[in-house]
Amino acid sequence: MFTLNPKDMPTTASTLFSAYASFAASMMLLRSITDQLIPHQIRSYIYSALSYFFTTSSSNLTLIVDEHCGMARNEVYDAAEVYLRTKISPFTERLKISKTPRKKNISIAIDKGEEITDTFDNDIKLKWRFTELEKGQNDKYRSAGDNKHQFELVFNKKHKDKVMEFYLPYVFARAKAIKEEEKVVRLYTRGSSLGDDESDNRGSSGWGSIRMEHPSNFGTMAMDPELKRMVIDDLDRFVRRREFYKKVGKAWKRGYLLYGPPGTGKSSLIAAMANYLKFDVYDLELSSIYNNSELRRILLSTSNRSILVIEDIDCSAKMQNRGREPDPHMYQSNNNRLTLSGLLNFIDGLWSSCGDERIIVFTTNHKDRLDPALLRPGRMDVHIHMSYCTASGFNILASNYLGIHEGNPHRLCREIEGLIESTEVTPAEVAEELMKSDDADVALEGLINFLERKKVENDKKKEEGADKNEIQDPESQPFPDNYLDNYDPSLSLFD
Ligand SMILES: Nc1ncnc2c1ncn2[C@@H]1O[C@H](COP(=O)(O)OP(=O)(O)OP(=O)(O)O)[C@@H](O)[C@H]1O
Ligand SMILES: [Mg+2]
Repeated sequence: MFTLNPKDMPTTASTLFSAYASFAASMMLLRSITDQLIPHQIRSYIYSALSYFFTTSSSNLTLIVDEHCGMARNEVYDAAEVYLRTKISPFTERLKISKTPRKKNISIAIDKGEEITDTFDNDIKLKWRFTELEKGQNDKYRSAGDNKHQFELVFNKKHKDKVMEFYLPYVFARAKAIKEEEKVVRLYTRGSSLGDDESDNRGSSGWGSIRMEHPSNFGTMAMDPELKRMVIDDLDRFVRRREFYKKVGKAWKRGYLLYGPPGTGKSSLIAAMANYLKFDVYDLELSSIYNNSELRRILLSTSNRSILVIEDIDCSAKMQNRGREPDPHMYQSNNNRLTLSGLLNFIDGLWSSCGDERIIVFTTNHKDRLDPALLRPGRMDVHIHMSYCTASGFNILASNYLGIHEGNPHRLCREIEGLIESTEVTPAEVAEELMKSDDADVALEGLINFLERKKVENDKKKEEGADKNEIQDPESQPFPDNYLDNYDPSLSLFD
C-alpha cells in the first residue's frame, strides 16, 4: 500500500514495477522447487490453482490514494474526490450529501464501498472504489472517531504508464476546472461591518468579506458590442499570458481605467469582470489609509487572482488633501508625495515580487482631472469610456428587463432608439424606467415620456450654459494642474 503524491509519481511507478519484477522471480523459483518435490497430479492441481489466482488478480494494478500524507492532505485524493462527483452513474446506490453554511449548493460524494467506473483514451477501463477504514492505533494525526478515507484505483497493469503519465494529470486538470467553475466570488472591504459570517475573521489588514452577489455579467451589460468584445478578449489574453509576463520580466498584472458619467455601468463592469474571471474583488478606499506601511500591509494581504478596485480616484485625491493648501509645484519639487502614479509604481514593485494574476481598476467620473502621469501609456493598460446609453445598449436592457428581443422588436422600439441616440441618458436611468412595469407597453411608453422630458431638460441646460456641469460633460471640465499631487505627506512612498 502506498500514498500517491503528484511530485513523486515517477518514483512511485518505478517502485511498483520493481516490486512486481521481484515477485515474478520468486514465483519462478517456487516452481522449480515444487517440480522436484511434489508428485505430478498434485503439482498440476497446485499450478492450475495458482495460475487462476495470479492471472485473475495480477493482471490488475491497484493504486491506493489515502486522504492524508502525514499531516498534509493528499492532493491526489482531493482531485479524485472532485473529479468523481462528475462521474456518478445512475447505478450508484449510495451517495453522501452535505452543505456547509458558506456553500450555496448541496455537495454530493460517493459513500464507502461504492464503485465508479471510468474510461480513458477509449480503451483504458478504470475502477475507483471509496473505502473508509477504522482509525488505527498508529494514526496519531487523526482525532478519535475520525476514520481513514481512501480511494482505490484499479486498472489493467499494461496501462500503468498511461495512467500515471496521462490519466492522473487529466484528473488533476479536470478537478481544477471544476473547482474554478464552483468558485464563489467574494467582495473584500475594509473598515465597515459586513454582516457576513466571515466578517469577524478580519486580519490585521482589516479586510472583511462577503459573497459577491452582484448579478452583473457581460450578457447584462449595456455597452457597445465591440467594446464589450474587446474587454472580454483582453481579459482572456491576460489570464493565459503567464509565460509571456515571465519572459518579458513584467509583473503579471493589468490596469484598467473606467471613466464616464455616474450611472453608465463602471461598477457594474467591475462586477461583470470579476464574475467572468471568478476573481475576488478588493475595494480599497485610499482615504482610509494613513501611512505607507499600512498601505503595504493592506496590499500584501490581498490574494492572487483578484481585482483591486479604487473607485472615484479623483475624489480619493480630494480626501487626501486634509485641509492643506494645494501647492502647484509640489509634484515637480518634492517627490515625497503620494500620487496615484506613485501608488502604481509601488504596486508594481510589490506585485512583481509577490503577486500573480492581479488586476487593478480605477474608476472616475472625471478623466480630465487625473494626473497626466497616470494616463501615460504603460500606466493603466486599458482606458474604457463608459458612455451614455446607445440604441444597442437600450436593446440589451429591453431584452434583460422586458424580454423583448431584437429579432422580434416591440412597436415602440424604433422610436425609443431614435430618442436615445439624440439624448444624453444613462443606462441606469433607462433601466429604472424599464423596471416600472412588467407590461412592455406601459414601461416603454413611460420611457418615451421620460426621454422626451430629459431631452427638453438637457437642451435647456445647454442653453443656460449648464453644459459646464461636471456630470453632464466631464470631458470639458477645466481642472487645476497637479490636482492629484495634494496628498497627505504621511503617504510618502519614495523616502
Ligand atoms: N452599462 C450598463 N449596463 C447595464 N446596466 C447598467 C449599466 N449602467 C448602469 N446600469 C444599471 O444602473 C445601476 C448603476 O450603475 P453603476 O453603479 O454600475 O454605475 P457607475 O457608472 O458605477 O456609477 P457611479 O459613477 O455613480 O459609481 C446598475 O446597478 C445597473 O442596474
Ligand atoms: Mg460606481
